[in-house]
Order: sequence, then C-alpha cells, then structure tokens
Amino acid sequence: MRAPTDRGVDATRSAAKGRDERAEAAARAHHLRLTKPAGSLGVLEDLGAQLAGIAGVDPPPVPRRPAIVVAACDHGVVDEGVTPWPRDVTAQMVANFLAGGAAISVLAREVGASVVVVDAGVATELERHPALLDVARRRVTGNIAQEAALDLDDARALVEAGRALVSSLHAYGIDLVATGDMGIGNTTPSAAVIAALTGRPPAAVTGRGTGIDDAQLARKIEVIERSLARSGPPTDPMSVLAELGGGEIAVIAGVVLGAMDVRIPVVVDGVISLAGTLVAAGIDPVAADFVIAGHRSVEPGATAALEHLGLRPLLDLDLRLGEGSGAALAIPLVRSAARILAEMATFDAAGVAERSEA
Ligand SMILES: O=C(O)c1ccc[n+]([C@@H]2O[C@H](COP(=O)([O-])O)[C@@H](O)[C@H]2O)c1
Ligand SMILES: Cc1cc2nc[nH]c2cc1C
Repeated sequence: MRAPTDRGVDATRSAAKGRDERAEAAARAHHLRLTKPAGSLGVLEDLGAQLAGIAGVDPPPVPRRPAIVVAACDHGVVDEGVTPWPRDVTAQMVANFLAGGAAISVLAREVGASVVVVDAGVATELERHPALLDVARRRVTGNIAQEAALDLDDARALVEAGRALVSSLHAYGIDLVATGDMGIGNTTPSAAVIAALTGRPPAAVTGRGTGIDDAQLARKIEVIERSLARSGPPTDPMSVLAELGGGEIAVIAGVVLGAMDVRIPVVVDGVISLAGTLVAAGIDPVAADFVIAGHRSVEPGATAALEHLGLRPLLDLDLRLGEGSGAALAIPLVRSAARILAEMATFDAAGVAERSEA
C-alpha cells in the first residue's frame, strides 16, 4: 500500500476525497492493542489500515461480495508479430470465462467472487450472456505502430463505462472489485502505456507476454519504440490511453476510478491492469488510495508500474496469465486483514500480559 494521498497537492485535480487518515490511524493504534507483538502481521497490518482508511471506520467491514471485472479487447498491433497466438483466442477465451472453464472461473469460485466480463472491443461478435456487458466502441484497436489505438472520445467513453459499471455493482451490494483482462497482444500496448507514463525506456518495461523468444522480444521492443515515436511526447493520461492503449486498459482505468467514487477497495492484477491503474491515477491521483496490488506479474512493466505507483504487491508467484488471476488469489488476504481487526482479542480483553520494557 501507499501513504494516503497528499490532498494539498492533489486537491486541484480531484473532487473525490482520499482515504480517511483518522480511521487509518485508529486501525494502526488498534493493531498495537491486539494479542501479538507489534508489527508481527507485517503487510497485513498495512492492508488493514488501508481498508479502514477506505471505509472511513475501524475496524473496516470484511469484504463479503467481491466481483472480478474481466475486460476483453483485440489489438491491431498483433499484425506486427508481437504475439505467438492468433487473435481468435480472445473471443474463444471470453466464451470459456462465461462457461466457467477458465483459470479465473476456478479461482473466482474458490474465493467466492462473481465474474463480470466486459467486451471492450473483441474482434468477433460475442453471443449474449447475462454476465457479459458490451461497451465496445470499435472492434479491434488501431495498430499503435501506425495510428492511435482509439479515438479520444472512445477512450473517454470506455473509461466512463468501467466507472459506471462499478457504481452499478456497488448498488447491487458488491463491496470489493478486482480487475482482470483478456486480449491477445495486449502486453504490447500495456508496455507502451507504462513506458509513456513512467518515462522508462521500452526495453526496460517490455516482457515476453504469453511466451516469445529473444528475436520476437527484440521486435516487440522495436514496435513499442516506433509507437512511442509516432504518438510523440506524452501529454495527458487520457491521450496516452487513446494513442497507445486499448479498450480493456480503458475499462480497467474506469473500474479503478469507479472504486474511488464508491469508496471500495480495488484489487488490481498484472501488467495490463497496472497500465490501466497508471491511467486512472494520472486522471485522478486520489484513485490510487483505493488500489491494492494483488501480485507482481513476471512482466517487467508490472514492476515498473508498481514502483511508479508506490504499491507493494501482496503476492509474488511468477504468474503471467492475466484474467484477474493474481487479483483473485489476493482476495482472501484482503478479507483476512479486515477480519483480524474485527475479531482479534486485545491484550486487555484476553488477559495476556504485554511486553515488559527492558
Ligand atoms: O497479467 C499479466 O501480467 C500478463 C502477462 C502476460 C500475458 N498476459 C495475458 O496474455 C495475453 C497477452 O499476451 P501477449 O503475449 O499476446 O501480448 C493477454 O490475454 C493477457 O491477459 C497477462
Ligand atoms: C490460452 C490463453 C489464455 C489466456 N488467458 C489470458 N490470456 C491468455 C492467453 C492465452 C493464449
């Protein structure tokens, strides 16, 4: 987690309020009274304080109804040979999510989360399904090496759609959202967005995605360099998103902003979700207050984005799947952090002697 937003700096850009510092301080003080050596629950103590700051109360509510939003999109840049997989796999995997057979389907069941799939620009028309929301503005983004991924208006509309979705989910009782993605080729636009928004060179943020060899990796870096040269120096985050990003990155940015709007935690997944999180934090820095990094993806761009955002990932399992898998796996840790504050006995109540001062 990171320190609550310094609103002295950010107030000009945001109508939203960041985490409640008093609730956060109360949770930290509360932790000192619980029957354990101070600090012994490590990152779970920070997480508990963050959850208290988000909810504005200590102990914070235990998230009981999580939803994983998996945003899917196809990418024109696949024509540049940046991925070994055919584009059709995006739509096929969406069908697999909806049929309950994908990794994220299994992990969501394991942690008791619902899955909402968002079509943010999949190439082929998808069959309707109650868990599928179609917000696509175009089918397949522009090839970022040659043209903008999205019109600025489309990028804005997709961010708004993600934001509105979280409002609706919250109205139905969802108390935590997690982000996920599906999109053959999408580690290329994600690395491009991360390079543009962190200022790091493409070679430092580009990885092997679904699995490419050294020659393909060199080509992928060159494609990202060309894309950045074409789009010019980064200006505002929405323009970076439109020039270099994609539909799922836009929807994920909206989901992060939506969590801020309704003041619930948002657990983010790997490199694609982190590209979206960088866009969201660029649009409104207060949004970062509500973000929990589920894991550290193998992709180097993920570590670059985590460092830029000042986020410490909860898990580090060499995952590189996407779909929201690393975020889903972190949900039990988030619940545990809240439950510790809600249920653990204090030294006083349990009659346990406190540390004697030497
Ligand atoms: O989450 C990650 O960090 C991650 C790392 C590598 C690959 N992926 C997934 O793999 C797909 C993109 O990989 P690629 O090689 O086609 O760019 C896309 O569907 C992502 O969800 C995801
Ligand atoms: C099979 C497959 C499943 C995925 N899930 C997320 N990205 C993926 C990419 C591929 C290729």
